[in-house]
Amino acid sequence: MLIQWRRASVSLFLGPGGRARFTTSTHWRAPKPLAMEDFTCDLIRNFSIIAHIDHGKSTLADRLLELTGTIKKKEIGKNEQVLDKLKVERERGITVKAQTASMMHPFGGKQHILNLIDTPGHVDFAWEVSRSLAACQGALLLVDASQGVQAQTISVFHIAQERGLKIIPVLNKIDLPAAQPERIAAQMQSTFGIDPEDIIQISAKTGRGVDQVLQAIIDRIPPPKGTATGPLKAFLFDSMYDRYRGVISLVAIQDGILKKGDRIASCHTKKKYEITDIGVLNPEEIPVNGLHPGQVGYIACNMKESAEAHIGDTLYRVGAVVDPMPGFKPAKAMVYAGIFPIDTSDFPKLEESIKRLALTDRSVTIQRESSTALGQGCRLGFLGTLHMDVFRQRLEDEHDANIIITAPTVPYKIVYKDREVYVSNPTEFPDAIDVSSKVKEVQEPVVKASIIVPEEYFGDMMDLCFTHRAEELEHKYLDAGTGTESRIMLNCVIPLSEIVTDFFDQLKSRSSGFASFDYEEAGYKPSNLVKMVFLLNGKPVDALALIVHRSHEDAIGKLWVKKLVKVIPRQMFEVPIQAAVGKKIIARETLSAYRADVTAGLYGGHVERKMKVLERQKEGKARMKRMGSVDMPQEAFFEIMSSKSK
Ligand SMILES: Nc1nc2c(ncn2[C@@H]2O[C@H](COP(=O)(O)OP(=O)(O)OP(=O)(O)O)[C@@H](O)[C@H]2O)c(=O)[nH]1
Repeated sequence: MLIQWRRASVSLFLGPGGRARFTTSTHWRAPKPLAMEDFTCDLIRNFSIIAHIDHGKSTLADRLLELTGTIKKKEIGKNEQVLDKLKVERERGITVKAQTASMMHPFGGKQHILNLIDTPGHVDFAWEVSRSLAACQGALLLVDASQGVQAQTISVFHIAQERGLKIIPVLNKIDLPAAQPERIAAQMQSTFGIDPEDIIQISAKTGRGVDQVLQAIIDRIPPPKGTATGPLKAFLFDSMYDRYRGVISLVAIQDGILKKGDRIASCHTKKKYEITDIGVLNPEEIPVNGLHPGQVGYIACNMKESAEAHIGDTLYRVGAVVDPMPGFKPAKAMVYAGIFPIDTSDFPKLEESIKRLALTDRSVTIQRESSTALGQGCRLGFLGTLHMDVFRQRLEDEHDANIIITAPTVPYKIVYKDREVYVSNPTEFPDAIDVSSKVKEVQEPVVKASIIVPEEYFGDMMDLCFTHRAEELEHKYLDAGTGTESRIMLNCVIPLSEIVTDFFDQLKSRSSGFASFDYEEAGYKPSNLVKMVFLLNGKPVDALALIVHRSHEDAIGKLWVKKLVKVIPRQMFEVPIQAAVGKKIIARETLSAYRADVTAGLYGGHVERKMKVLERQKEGKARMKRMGSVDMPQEAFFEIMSSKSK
């Protein structure tokens, strides 16, 4: 694949196999700048597609791009998903990074611009959804006609409603034999108060009904508002990194006109820049002569650091005075993990790769960390475990990194008598003695979770919630009065730490894949938490420390020592492997000694000599054991950490 080097998004730098390939085509010629002044607000629609994961956003985006002639039509059924560009997105069939595309299409004899902002569906990326919606006036709410309303359908609907967007309900996959459009339409009516008459029925796969969606975008979504004569206000809603041009920002123009060479400043940082490049994404970059009110496009302005492009910032003309537009809550890391190189000498390379990758993923936080067992590494903060997994996979795929990633933890709040401290690394968590004497209270983050599941699995879901310390459980029927296949929405408050481990896998397996799940932050609650350390031959291994709830300490302690005894290589002496909380040993396994046959070379009846040699070996082992530190090899860490996440 020959790749146009000017494309800002990292994804187009991927060559076959996902390896990074930077190539400049000698045949490349800059496209002629588009005249944008003809596109007044009434000819513009800015919208997003929102849905539960897998309900068909990217497929519908492809059909819209084809229908408007933005991309060439493909064979039906061959879903390329043009906007899902990262290798990991294609492999997992999920959208991670929202992409934007401006489509030109004539309606009523006039050329219009439809700006489509694709959004991810997974709960970890809800932040991307809300920031994409900030640049829109409407949203297509897509629901799979066979699966119906799911947990994320509800959460994205509320995000869009809170932002005052016009919502166009769309039922997708009506080609499926299992589709039940009438029933699901009734469900959308009872859940969201949507009039079934307003719902457009389509198959994004075959293209059926997609033209009605296009028409509804024009008819139902209000055009953006703004004046060309007002002082420039550009809303910065996304950014990406280009190794040649630095930070590329996506902006929605509220008022004024933005042109190449203009000097702009940021309301957030007050830094000044000059626009060096300006255009729209189609979905490739097309340079334009300027961006006008209501339009959405990209700018390059010599921003060197990603952090300078503050999401939600307002850009204005140098010298003017403007009120910043309301921004929105920044992404908050919910899950932390340490990342270490398998070969400790690879740290500088790993750190560089992490920084590079973080340029394309603004929601990751990075801090250096060092561990006696694993050496130098980085502690990273992620939005959730899928986000963590995607980042790890991208590090391996795109940067060839060989890494160990520690067990995920959440940020705990330690309330001392005179201050509060957030701890996201178990090694910094106070020891049991300190907790009883100096610490007033330990609090953990909790979330409001909602699970939607067919009635037959309700009992299993309740059980799952109870074993994960859920509280305030309540439920309601979603299809009240519509007959047999009732589905239930279960709401509860659950500690975040409980859902970052195996909760999602269990939810899926115990509901045969039918349950959907979503959550939102719900603050902190006091909790009886302790630090568990693991001792090898009496010495603690820092990288293995965990924070666990008192009620789970026995089970977790036993499980982990059993795992450890399997992965640690045997030594010349016996090695106790223990799990401890404070001074109390919770669980123990013994790694038996590897016995070298020191008498192998002694033949015949030299019994005394044999005894002497064995005696000396025993003494030697005892001495080694006294002094011996048992090093846990990186491979063993790798095995235990990867078995942990399964
Ligand atoms: N039969 C049928 N399958 C569809 C239709 N639309 C999408 N699909 C399939 O549903 C699956 C998910 O579609 P995507 O477009 O990747 O879904 P998405 O909502 O973008 O997924 P995320 O980006 O991960 O949230 C793919 O296998 C599509 O081929 C449709 O109208 N009919």
